[in-house]
Amino acid sequence: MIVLGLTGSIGMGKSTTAALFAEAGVPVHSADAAVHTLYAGAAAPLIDTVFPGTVTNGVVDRERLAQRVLGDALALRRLEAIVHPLVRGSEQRFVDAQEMAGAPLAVLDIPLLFETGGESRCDKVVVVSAPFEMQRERVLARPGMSDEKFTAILDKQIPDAEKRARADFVVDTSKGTEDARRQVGAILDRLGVGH
Ligand SMILES: CC(C)(COP(=O)(O)OP(=O)(O)OC[C@H]1O[C@@H](n2cnc3c(N)ncnc32)[C@H](O)[C@@H]1O)[C@@H](O)C(=O)NCCC(=O)NCCS
Ligand SMILES: Nc1ncnc2c1ncn2[C@@H]1O[C@H](COP(=O)(O)OP(=O)(O)OP(=O)(O)O)[C@@H](O)[C@H]1O
Repeated sequence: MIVLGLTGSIGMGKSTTAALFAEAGVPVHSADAAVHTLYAGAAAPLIDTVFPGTVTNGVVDRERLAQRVLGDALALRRLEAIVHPLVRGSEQRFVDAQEMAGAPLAVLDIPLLFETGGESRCDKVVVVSAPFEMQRERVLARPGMSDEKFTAILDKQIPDAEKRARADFVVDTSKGTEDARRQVGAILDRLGVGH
């Protein structure tokens, strides 16, 4: 089985591209989705202990947690030390299950793939990318997002140009969904996986 990593900086189009792989019949594991599940379950009591006041009714309040950790490098590291091993467990169970099922290809959507050395767990890596101004516009259009929060998050990420340089494949998400769908199809062809 080929394990294909999918990454890219904030707002570059990971989730959208992951959905295109899923649409083509490829099993996809999303680290972000795993975090959402964990924040309503196993991770919540741990986070409540380390960051009191960030959990309401057993569910992590992401806005409060973001206020607590973005801009405080030590706090973010402590949060990552809780969350990342749990996400890795979820990812490993997914890979094992796909292997058992005989899938020829599985996609791991990992926002911080290069930042956390995730490429060692992938055979090939796809980076999603778009021009900076488009990235900025997309991110600032989200509710609750500010220029300050965008900059704080970008500061924690490897620059887009470096990610592209380290990629096996780049998907350009600046020209619409149909164009991205065609690029995903071309990657599947290159990997020799029918779709
Ligand atoms: C800081 C939190 C609460 C903000 O939540 P919020 O819902 O506002 O944003 P969301 O999770 O959708 O993240 C938006 C984008 O920020 C970036 N980002 C998230 N966490 C990190 C991080 N630890 N370092 C760098 N960038 C990050 C990613 O590009 C992500 O796609 C949340 O991102 C979080 O809990 N992060 C720590 C867990 C983590 O590292 N997740 C990354 C994927 S495993
Ligand atoms: N190929 C595309 N064509 C047009 N718009 C796109 C394309 N890909 C993504 N977008 C738009 O860009 C925005 C961000 O996309 P998406 O949520 O997939 O990014 P992301 O990388 O998963 O973001 P984050 O890292 O913040 O979770 C969305 O509004 C989406 O509609």
